[in-house]
Amino acid sequence: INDGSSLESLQVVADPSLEKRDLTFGSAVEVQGKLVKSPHRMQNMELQAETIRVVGPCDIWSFPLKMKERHPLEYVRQFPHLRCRSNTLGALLRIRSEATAGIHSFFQDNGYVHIHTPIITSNDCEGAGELFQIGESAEKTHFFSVPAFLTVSGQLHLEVMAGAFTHVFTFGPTFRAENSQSRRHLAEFYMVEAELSFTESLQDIMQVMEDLFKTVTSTVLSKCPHDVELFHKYIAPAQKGRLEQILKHKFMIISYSEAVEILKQAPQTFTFKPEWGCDLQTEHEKYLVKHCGEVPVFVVNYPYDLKPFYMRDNEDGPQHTVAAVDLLVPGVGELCGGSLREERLPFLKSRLQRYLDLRKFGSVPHGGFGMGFERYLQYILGVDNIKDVIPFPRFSHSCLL
Ligand SMILES: NC(=O)C[C@H](N)C(=O)O
Repeated sequence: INDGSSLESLQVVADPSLEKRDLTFGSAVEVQGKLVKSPHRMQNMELQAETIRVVGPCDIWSFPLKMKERHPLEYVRQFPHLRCRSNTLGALLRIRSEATAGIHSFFQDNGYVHIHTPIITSNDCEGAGELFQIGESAEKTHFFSVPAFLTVSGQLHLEVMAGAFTHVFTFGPTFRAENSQSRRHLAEFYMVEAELSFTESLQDIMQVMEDLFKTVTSTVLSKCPHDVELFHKYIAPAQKGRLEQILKHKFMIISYSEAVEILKQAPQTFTFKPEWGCDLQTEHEKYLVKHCGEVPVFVVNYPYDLKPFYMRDNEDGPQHTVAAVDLLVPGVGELCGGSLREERLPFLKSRLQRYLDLRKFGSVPHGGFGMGFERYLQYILGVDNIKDVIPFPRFSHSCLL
């Protein structure tokens, strides 16, 4: 029997007289008996049954999970209502739960205030036009009197709060209508976001990203060793022992301009030719991570024209950049994105009125970042498809259950 608390099952030993006809694999049972030391090498304890009750029988002929079988992730994905009972998803969801607690502890222990940023909003923080509008009928639009959307980022609300509480964070669902079938995107994903007042250097933001990653990963490794081992044994053998190494070393930092030079000198050709001013594509990110030795790498100072309005102008030239940073990791690409925010009023004229107000009323230098939680899990566990690290994946043309 297994109650979902760990990968291990508890062996029940029963007299044949207790056997029930409907006691099949997958059934819900209640067993009473004595917990005794097991004579078998593979287990510590076993339960000597005195009574067995089949609470909910399971029709094994139509039950899609088979006993002692390692089902491929693509196979169990077809059963969003049952896959949490498979070993892999079970392990994943326990790790996800520990990682969630680890993220909250990391920030709370470091003096951050947790803010519930809204899910319904009237802003498009990233300005990328990937919003899901809610109440698309005219009648529903009147509900808020303005067009309303599912949030793409809690950043702007966090910036408001950073003006009152200095260090703040949020960790909730975010939504992007990216019509992509990629293995790195979901329409609904969880994002950890932090905002730090009185910070004037990107270095401070990167330090928090790195500390967050390392602290949470150490927690997961120590709290869920068997669950993590399952991934590193069966799903991503190359990942075995790598995380421990990564935790010991400082993450690398390169500038966007250096990244473009590295790409230009690459012995391979890319579908998108690397040029200064172009966004880094997945193939570029992959090459950069490989070039750096398959470790996490920060890329800093991106072209001004590529990034959203809120990023701080580096006032450099002729290659004009902003104080932005992306953290790239092997197998996943961009894990975190952040920046110093533009706190100078004249630079923001003609932008959002309330954003301008924040600069008029006691503005301070500040910055922040966001980390995609599913991409984090994908990276540490070596899971190829992001749909396999969230309980109920939502993506274009799919909203099962
Ligand atoms: N809070 C952040 O800096 C994350 C950023 N708004 C993004 O969505 O990429």
